[in-house]
Amino acid sequence: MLESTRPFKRLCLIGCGLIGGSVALALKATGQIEHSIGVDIDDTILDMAVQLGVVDEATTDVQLGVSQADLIVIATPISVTQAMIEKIATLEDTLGDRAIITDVAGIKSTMVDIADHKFTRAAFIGGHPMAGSEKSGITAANALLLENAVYVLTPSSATSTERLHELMALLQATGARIKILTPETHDRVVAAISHVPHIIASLLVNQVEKRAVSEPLYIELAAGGFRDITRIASSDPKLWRDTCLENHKEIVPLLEEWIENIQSLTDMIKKREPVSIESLFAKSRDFRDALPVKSTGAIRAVYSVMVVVKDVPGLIGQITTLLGESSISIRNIGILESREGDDGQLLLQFDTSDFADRAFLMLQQNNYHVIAQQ
Ligand SMILES: NC(=O)C1=CN([C@@H]2O[C@H](COP(=O)(O)OP(=O)(O)OC[C@H]3O[C@@H](n4cnc5c(N)ncnc54)[C@H](O)[C@@H]3O)[C@@H](O)[C@H]2O)C=CC1
Ligand SMILES: O=C(O)C(=O)Cc1ccc(O)cc1
Repeated sequence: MLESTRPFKRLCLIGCGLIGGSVALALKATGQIEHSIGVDIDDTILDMAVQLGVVDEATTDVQLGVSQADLIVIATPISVTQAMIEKIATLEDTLGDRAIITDVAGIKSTMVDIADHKFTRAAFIGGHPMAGSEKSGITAANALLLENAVYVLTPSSATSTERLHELMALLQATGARIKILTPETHDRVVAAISHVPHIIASLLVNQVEKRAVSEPLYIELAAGGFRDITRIASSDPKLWRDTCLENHKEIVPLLEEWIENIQSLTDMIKKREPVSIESLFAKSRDFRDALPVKSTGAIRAVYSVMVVVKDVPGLIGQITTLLGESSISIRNIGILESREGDDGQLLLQFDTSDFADRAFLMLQQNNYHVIAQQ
């Protein structure tokens, strides 16, 4: 763990949404930022950012925002980020001395390429906090989002070790786990473990949607497990449009491999080859079972606890109050259908295993019938 080496007097956050807001809140909580200014195209969002304490002041004017900034975090949509880097390069003389500019985009090669050789006094270091959710916007920002999350930094050959260490120290203080990668390695790996899974999840949902139009039974049976495994298909469509377009070089070969794999499995099924089919599933089970369980990766894990309840509406308030009093944050609450008079089930979902474990114990101690779930 690196010691913080310098105070960042002035943070400029450009793009006050889910990720930008979460990064600003987390940095503020470390006490290393003296003042922050938010920049966004939307005045309503800027008002909210100030009200929620994400930034101290706000403006729609990029030039004003970056003036004298020591740290600039660009957290705009992917399609805007490149132009924003170029714009800031034209304003380099107005930034604070030794300013660091970083972005949070899920694609790194194109961002780092655009920044290459554009800065002299200031330094651009690409970044990608691998912590997000299917939600977006400032209201979903969360000071704890970076805690334990892998945070990739992609310095270029032009990045000095000193600046890199300064940014690493700042981010590590938020609880993020820094991983240094080349932009190319980052884009290659996230294509397989994040981008293609998003595409496949969306295709799975669309396949069911097509059938559900004429047969609502699909909707009824898609609740629960199908809904859980396709959670990421609820993400912002524009984010995933941009991701597909920007990282096409890595995504297209993986999808082509996917088509071959699907064809090969289809053939095995058509030809009724039990040994090959079983061996395919055994191989994926063995690798999947060996993946680390509780550490965070690119796709957020969800930790669930199920509570058996009688009078569902009355109990939701009691349970949320009980957990809230112990600062246990609930991400989602779902009521699993129950017939009148029968016991119902309340599904509580948490962002961390610690919240889920504490909720489990607390509810048990208060005589609720709790069923733990992964
Ligand atoms: N959503 C996620 O889970 C993750 C997203 N990211 C990256 O974070 C970035 C932002 O994504 P989110 O926070 O999810 O989006 P978001 O939609 O929550 O926030 C984006 C913000 O940028 C603002 N904006 C748009 N155009 C702008 C412009 N020209 N100038 C200033 N502000 C502008 C929007 O008004 C909005 O407030 C993307 O680059 C994405 O790749 C990284 C990790 C996870
Ligand atoms: O919802 C999830 O778990 C995600 O996968 C969120 C996510 C979205 C975009 C990224 O660049 C990184 C993470």
